[in-house]
Formats: sequence, structure tokens, C-alpha cells
Amino acid sequence: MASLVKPLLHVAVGVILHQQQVLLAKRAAGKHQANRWEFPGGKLEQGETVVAALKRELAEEIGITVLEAEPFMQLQHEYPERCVLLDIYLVTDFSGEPHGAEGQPLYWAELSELDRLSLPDANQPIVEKLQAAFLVSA
Ligand SMILES: Nc1nc2c([nH]c(=O)n2[C@H]2C[C@H](O)[C@@H](COP(=O)(O)OP(=O)(O)OP(=O)(O)O)O2)c(=O)[nH]1
Ligand SMILES: [Mg+2]
Repeated sequence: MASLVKPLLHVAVGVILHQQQVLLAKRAAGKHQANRWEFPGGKLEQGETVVAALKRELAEEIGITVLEAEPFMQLQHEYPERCVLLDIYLVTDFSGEPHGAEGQPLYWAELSELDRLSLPDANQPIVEKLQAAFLVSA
């Protein structure tokens, strides 16, 4: 029988905003929310702080060193199979050149097109807040 209690996963998420674009990475086939365009990041390890997880995940996934990050928003979302607590940071300074270090495609998306791309279901409030805060209409 399936467990009635869903795990709550704490996830550090990094938004890299450059001019009017944000960096997305494609989630691999076979993973939860497969093939969606996510902000790079991942689950906290036992005893790890959010910022430490953010730095580790962005180093592992896109090969950059986060030098400065500031909290942007936190949200909880219930998927059918798990709950996630997303701790979203704006990465305001980093070194290195972002690349798909795990073979995943990366994409610089215009802020204005974010609502037309397939992102994880939990991400809609992030898109709305980013557009409200940073989107400059032409
Ligand atoms: N990184 C990231 N995860 C997100 C976003 N939106 C969203 O719902 N999630 C969810 C999808 C997953 O259920 C969870 C992240 O878990 P994950 O398993 O991909 O984390 P991880 O990078 O440590 O993965 P793994 O390689 O160890 O499997 O958060 C997002 O924008 N970025
Ligand atoms: Mg990840």
C-alpha cells in the first residue's frame, strides 16, 4: 500500500537573471517533472544550509561558483507524489561559465516567454513574481 504521508523535500533553487533573461536547465527524462525547464538547484543534504546546497548544486549542475545570492521567495507545493519546499534565491554574482555539467540542455529564456514554456507545476508563482519585479515591457 502506498504511504499516506508524502515526503517533504527541501530544495534550493537558483535564479540567474541577466538583463531580461533567466537561465533554465532541462530536467532529464525519467526524473520527477521530467523534461520541464527548471531553475538549477536540488535537494538539501542532511544538516546542510540552503545557501550551502545552492552553491553545491549550481557547481555540480552548471559548473559555476556562486559568489552572492539573496533570498527571493519560498513556496511549498504539493505534487501527487511528493511535497516540495522551494527556497528560491537570486544569484547576483558568480564566477565561471554556466554549462550543462550533467549533460542537460541549458536555455537563456526571456522573462516575457516564461509563461509559455513548460516549467514544473510548482513554478507559476515564481514566474509571476519575476515578471512583476523585473520584466520591462517593450
Ligand atoms: N531544481 C529545481 N527543482 C524544482 C523546481 N521546481 C520544482 O518543482 N522542483 C522540484 C522538482 C523535484 O521534485 C525537486 C528537486 O529535486 P531533484 O530530485 O531534482 O533534486 P536534485 O537536483 O538533488 O536531484 P538528483 O539529481 O539528486 O535526483 O524540486 C525548479 O525550478 N528547480
Ligand atoms: Mg537538481
